[in-house]
Amino acid sequence: MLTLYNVGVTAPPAFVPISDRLPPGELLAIVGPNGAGKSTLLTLLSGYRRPDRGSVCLDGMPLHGWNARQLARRRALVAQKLTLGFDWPVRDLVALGSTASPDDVEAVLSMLDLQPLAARGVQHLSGGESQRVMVARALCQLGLGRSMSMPSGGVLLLDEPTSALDIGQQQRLMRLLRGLAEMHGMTVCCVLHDLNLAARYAHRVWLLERGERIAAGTPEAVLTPGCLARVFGAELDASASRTDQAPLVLLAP
Ligand SMILES: Nc1ncnc2c1ncn2[C@@H]1O[C@H](COP(=O)(O)OP(=O)(O)OP(=O)(O)O)[C@@H](O)[C@H]1O
Repeated sequence: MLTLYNVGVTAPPAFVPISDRLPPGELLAIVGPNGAGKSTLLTLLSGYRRPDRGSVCLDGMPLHGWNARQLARRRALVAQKLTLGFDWPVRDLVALGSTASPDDVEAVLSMLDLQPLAARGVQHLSGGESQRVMVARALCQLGLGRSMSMPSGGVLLLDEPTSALDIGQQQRLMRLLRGLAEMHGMTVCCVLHDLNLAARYAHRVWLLERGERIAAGTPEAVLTPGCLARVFGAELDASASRTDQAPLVLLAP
């Protein structure tokens, strides 16, 4: 369980204090316009940045109090870009720094459709392939594998993990993430620009604007046409709005 107690930052980029819980079993989507503070919030949730006020706790202990090795086994961050100085084979990079067995690594490669690329150098991958490698690496870091025996309560944080994926890979990844939450008791938190993916797969959504969380709740409650039109300054196709199921976000011509 990840818990935020009045977590905020004052130095640029500033973030208005926020308190909430990210419970196991849920997929949370963080959405908002460019520059709203989504990546900033994710770095706070991961512990890579320490808040100026308040604290983020994992299982009751502030993130900065955790032993680095133990923390790495309990929470993983998938950044937006893969930046590497070496042309590691995919399989080696995915396993790097983890205690995963060869069988576990193969299982994780298979989950992300990466087995055909396992021997390829990571500097010779497409954008979408690189993105899937980064997710696979995070899953290995958390101890996922063939046995799927990862202790419940692991936290997986992802910054725009679908931005380079085709629609089939988007669906497979979002189903995998939701399944990890629901079936393996993980906390999964995804920054997403695609509001339809957030609407379809997230249990809860946080909407950010100018360094502040301005709405939180189910996709139906947060992703309303009026709110999205105002926050994103976008004109939506009203004929696509639905009240009986997950909202559908379509731009007006
Ligand atoms: N190191 C920094 N120093 C000062 N301002 C920063 C710094 N990093 C980011 N910012 C600013 O803070 C704001 C929030 O940035 P952040 O990357 O968190 O936004 P975001 O919601 O993830 O945006 P995007 O959707 O474009 O990825 C932006 O206005 C950005 O320009």
